[in-house]
Amino acid sequence: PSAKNNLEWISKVRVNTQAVLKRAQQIQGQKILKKQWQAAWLLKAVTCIDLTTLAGDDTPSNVHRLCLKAIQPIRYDLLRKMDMHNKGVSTAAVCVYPSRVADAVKSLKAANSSLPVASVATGFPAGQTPLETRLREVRMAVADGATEIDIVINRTLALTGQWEAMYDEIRQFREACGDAHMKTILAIGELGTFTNVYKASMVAMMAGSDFIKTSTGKEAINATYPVAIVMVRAIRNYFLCSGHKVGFKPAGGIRTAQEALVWLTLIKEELGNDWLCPHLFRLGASSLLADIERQIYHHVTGQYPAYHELPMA
Ligand SMILES: O=C[C@H](O)COP(=O)(O)O
Repeated sequence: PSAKNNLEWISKVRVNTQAVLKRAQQIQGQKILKKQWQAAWLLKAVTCIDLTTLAGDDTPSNVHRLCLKAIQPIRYDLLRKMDMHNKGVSTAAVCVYPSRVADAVKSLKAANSSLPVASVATGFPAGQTPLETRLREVRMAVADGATEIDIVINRTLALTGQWEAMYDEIRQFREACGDAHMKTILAIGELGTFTNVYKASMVAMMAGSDFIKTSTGKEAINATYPVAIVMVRAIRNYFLCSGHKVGFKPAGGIRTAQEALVWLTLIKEELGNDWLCPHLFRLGASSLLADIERQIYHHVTGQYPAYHELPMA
């Protein structure tokens, strides 16, 4: 399915909850890689992070620090010991509120970095502002230099089964994004059922999303493995029907290196190696990098670092 007149089948979709839960458990139960293989996967995870700050007290200076951390996410001497110091290891992007886009763009430019700035938009996190306001927000973030826009879907439309109206809104956001990549946040913690998650995933992809993203990080339930199974199966089916590869971004509450490894395993097993790159996979997280850097420090030195030994940990 690729167009709006194909939306009718959406109402007939059903997801097998037991099968989803079982598959999620299987993936979590898998053996995790050790030693240098683990370190290599952790570095891969770093390159897929959208390093995020989405707080009311964000300022130009903490956004500046975030940008510097995104450019050099792992201490230089640690990368050197792994012979990775000249491989350009950085996070995938920085992610901020629309009002902080200009700060991030300025900091990255001053540091001579071409890292993309992602902005949340469309009345993030609730999406409960007028459509015109939400569209203007997208345009303003793009005008300020954001090249990736993380929109939120209208949960009211999803919960009342108005899939066509939701499709129309997302199409308008797509247009407002212009050349910027669009990641569509489903806020799965507010969608009620796996079936709604699958439907919302499909509608978001049909309306032109480059990525589908689980959560804002502000709902009570954020990125969970069962929901991810539903979303990545939708991505797989959409690819089989349309030939388009849509990316996946789990976000919200992802804090440990161990979790990052499970996410990579899930992507590798469900979507294959093609998806294991920043172009098709992102981890949205504000406090994951600290633990990954800590585990890499342990891999390199055999010891865990004191708090002050890792900047901005
Ligand atoms: O998009 C990213 C999420 O908002 C980050 O959520 P987090 O603060 O729980 O890592």
